Amino acid sequence: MTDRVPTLYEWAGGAEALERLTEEFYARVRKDELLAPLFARMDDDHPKHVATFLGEVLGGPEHYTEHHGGYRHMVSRHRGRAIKPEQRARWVELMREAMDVVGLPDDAEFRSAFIGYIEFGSRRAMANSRPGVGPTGRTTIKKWGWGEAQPGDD
Ligand code: HEM
Repeated sequence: MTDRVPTLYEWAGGAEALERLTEEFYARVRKDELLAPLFARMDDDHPKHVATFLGEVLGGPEHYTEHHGGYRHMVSRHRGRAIKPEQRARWVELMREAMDVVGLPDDAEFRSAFIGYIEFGSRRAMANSRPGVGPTGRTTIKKWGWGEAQPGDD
């Protein structure tokens, strides 16, 4: 037995759970009138790559950094796309729906932490997508944790 607090990645169910999440999510994105045009040219591996990225953020293996170009590559994929506020909001809405459909843990602690990251990441993606915005100073993927409410807290 260990007293170590599990990572959000472990709590979510690991790589397999995150891949189910992104498959479900991008199936919705492809059918969504606001988002489909932005993702018209994404390739079939896109959901898997985003699952790998999210896994690294949530404390899982650093596979996106090691095998998929890391933070800078992710930022470059948003650059110049001029994501609109309503597109960002829809992205978050579809992500919440997909979490429920695939049955990610729905305890208050996990959901508040994960949604917190989704809000953060989607706002950063929108900011980095503005025309004329260049590379950021950051070079590594930001990690996300439980925040103020850890499992077992009252
Ligand atoms: C937490 C929020 C987000 C995360 C973690 C994220 C993550 C990623 C990653 C990792 C990639 C590159 C995938 C690869 O390596 O192939 C990517 C590409 C992309 N993202 Fe995001 N993203 C976020 C939010 C958004 C939002 C809000 C939008 C638009 C509403 C968006 C639009 C796109 C587009 C259009 C691409 C390129 C797709 C293509 O290859 O054609 N992202 N994102």
